[in-house]
Amino acid sequence: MTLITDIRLREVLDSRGNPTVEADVLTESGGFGRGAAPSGASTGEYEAIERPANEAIAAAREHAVPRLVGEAYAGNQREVDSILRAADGTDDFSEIGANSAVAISMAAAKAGADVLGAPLFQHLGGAFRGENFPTPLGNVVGGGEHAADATDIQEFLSAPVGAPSVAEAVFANAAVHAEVADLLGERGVPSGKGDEGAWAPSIDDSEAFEIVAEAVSTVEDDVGFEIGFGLDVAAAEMYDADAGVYEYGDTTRDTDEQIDYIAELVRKYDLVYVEDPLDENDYDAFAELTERVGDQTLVCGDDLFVTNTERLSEGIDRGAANSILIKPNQIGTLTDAFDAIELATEHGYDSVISHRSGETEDTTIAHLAVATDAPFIKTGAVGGERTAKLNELIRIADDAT
Ligand SMILES: O=C(O)[C@@H](CO)OP(=O)(O)O
Ligand SMILES: [Mg+2]
Repeated sequence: MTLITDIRLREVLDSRGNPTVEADVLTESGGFGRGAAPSGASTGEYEAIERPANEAIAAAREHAVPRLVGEAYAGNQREVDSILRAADGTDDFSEIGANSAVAISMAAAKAGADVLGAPLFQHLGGAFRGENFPTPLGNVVGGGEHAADATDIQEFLSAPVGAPSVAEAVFANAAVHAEVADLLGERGVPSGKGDEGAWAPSIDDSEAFEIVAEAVSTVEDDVGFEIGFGLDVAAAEMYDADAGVYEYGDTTRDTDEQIDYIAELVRKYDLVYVEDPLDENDYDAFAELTERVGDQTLVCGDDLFVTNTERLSEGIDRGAANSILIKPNQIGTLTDAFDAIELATEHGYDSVISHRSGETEDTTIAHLAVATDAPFIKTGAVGGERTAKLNELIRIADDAT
């Protein structure tokens, strides 16, 4: 029933206005699935390769589509994804592009779900899936590679860990985002938004900490449940490997100073989540920080692990981080993303499912987070391509209960 009978690939717009790959998968019994690849700006050095959309589409049409159509079953995700890997023939999807691979992989999953008449989270997670829903991490202030002339730290995140429901958590993040705007207004600080919809004011990190801490605590009082504070430092983007220092607008920190600085931030702001606080090549520094603060906060590897089981294994062996960011397009297929989540879970690492800064209205990651019982999902606070996932989470929770 789920035999793939056609795959159509096209260029569509992403949220930055760039072309990205969209795939439609059709099956013998009329099943249909559509997936679109997201795109990163602060990409990790070890990510699978995104090719320009037109080249990725041409290469996938030549190498992957003929091996899938009439041959593979959309209901068998491992088969589809292993054919994608074989068709590509490289370790990093540099032939067909991780953007073509992930779009086809997600579209096949949706076509498989469609044939079964099941929602995607049910198809991916199965009957024994847990009953939890992820806490959304909402980007409310940001800079780094996502906005010019804004904070050095890439993302200041609202984390409504005490929310009684997904919907209340989603609305709490939007309320923190709105409260930040009020506080910026009171201070007379004008602000546009960065790529993910977070406010991107021209202020230094210490002022951003003050404002977000105040916004979180105001909204916490309003809603009556706990809202934590988190960060994506995206430290690899500020690390100067030759000089061995992290470059902030107003200062530099060597690795020991960076570890002390982050540990102090965790203490001072009671941070519940710290992503990429150190360079993507420095497992040792990650291990040292995890040793110091890992019992108080999630130390999450994004550029460090790039959703890659080999890099995660290395981190597990060395005690680097205690959680992993999962971005299907970093590795190329849903199967690879699932394998990374499974390995993480086996070793007590929490998985945080994530969007990219360049996004589309695709909602696969909302289903992936529910299917895998992930404790967190990072997918922005406001903005159409972000609310697509957040609203889908609300719908899933509504349908599932
Ligand atoms: O660093 C990150 O975690 C992501 C998403 O927030 O950014 P980008 O997609 O630009 O890599
Ligand atoms: Mg990151």
